[in-house]
Amino acid sequence: MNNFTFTLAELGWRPVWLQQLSFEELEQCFPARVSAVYRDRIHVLSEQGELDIPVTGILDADEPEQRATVGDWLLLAMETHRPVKLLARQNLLQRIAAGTEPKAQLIAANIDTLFLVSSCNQDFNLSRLERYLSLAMSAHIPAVIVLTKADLAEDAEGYREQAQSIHSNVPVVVLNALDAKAADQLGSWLGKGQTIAFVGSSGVGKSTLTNALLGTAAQHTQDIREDDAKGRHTTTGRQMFALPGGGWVLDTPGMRELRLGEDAEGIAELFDDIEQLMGQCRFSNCHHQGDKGCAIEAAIASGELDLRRWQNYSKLSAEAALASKSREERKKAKQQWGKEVSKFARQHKKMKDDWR
Ligand SMILES: Nc1nc2c(ncn2[C@@H]2O[C@H](COP(=O)(O)OP(=O)(O)OP(=O)(O)O)[C@@H](O)[C@H]2O)c(=O)[nH]1
Ligand SMILES: [Zn+2]
Repeated sequence: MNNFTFTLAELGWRPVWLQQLSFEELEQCFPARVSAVYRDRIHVLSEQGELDIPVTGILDADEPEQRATVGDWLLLAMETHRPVKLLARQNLLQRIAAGTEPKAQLIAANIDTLFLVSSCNQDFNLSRLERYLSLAMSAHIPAVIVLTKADLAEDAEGYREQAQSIHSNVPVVVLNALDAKAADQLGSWLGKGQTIAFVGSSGVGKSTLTNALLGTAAQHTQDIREDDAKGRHTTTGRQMFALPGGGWVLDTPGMRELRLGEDAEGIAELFDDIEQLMGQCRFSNCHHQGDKGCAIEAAIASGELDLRRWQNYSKLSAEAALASKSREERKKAKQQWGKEVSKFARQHKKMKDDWR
């Protein structure tokens, strides 16, 4: 592969990261941005060029959150290129992978704009867009709603208005992803050093849009491959691609499998009007189901609160409560297991001591 060098500004370096470095670190190390993560190595871009680094040392941390993911900033030792520090992230997308022992899987870090993609057809669903938006808010990532397939819709404006009703401050862009002008419509979020990512259901046009943004740079994406155990080429890595205008798009397999809306923080922010209304119910333990003096039911009856929105809020918060409960249970189970292990170790030591 070609060995490109990048300036820190091109890579999206910001003062928040500079503030995390000591004088010694500034002298003896250099920052590098993680552009791809493979099973046993990561790929980074830096002022010193592109480097492949084995996943050992700090990169092999026990806690998944301490490991590097695409978009992360690492500090590497000038001489040895050994990773010294993972810089605190601006934001992080992760998901809890199912399995016998569920654990966090990092998807991408340090995203400047998350494009929430839906299309102007039967995929369009306000409740799903609200899910995406609450996810972005929970992760502290600025979001933009993108509605594709405007060319196929009779009333694309109508879709725009509906999407805009979700939140007045979230930009909505309606476009045809197959049109060469699509990239221009997203131009203001793609400037030098800006990092973006797409989420949305299958078939809404994420790949089409990514290709439209990459333009002729698309070939570059074919370069990043690794040999799997049997020597075949696979493209399973988590990757960051350079856009012709100086921005970066993060495209990782996990991006497409994001489980949404399990974080209460974003839900509270997106539906803060509903949470305020709930505070006005006469009884603090109101079930909002025929209870006397229920502010929610009154607001629905008067048309002030949309029934669909209330139902979606209830569903998302119930899911978030369930997710946090199972997280707590997992944590407890892990602590219990830790206790068993140390008890066993103590008994084992005692046995050994007794034998001496
Ligand atoms: N007419 C029209 N077709 C589009 C538009 N955007 C996407 N398509 C078509 O829709 C189909 C699906 O688009 P993709 O880009 O593969 O969708 P995706 O979101 O990447 O789907 P996954 O890879 O399954 O997540 C393709 O045949 C595209 O050509 C659009 O704005 N207008
Ligand atoms: Zn109530």
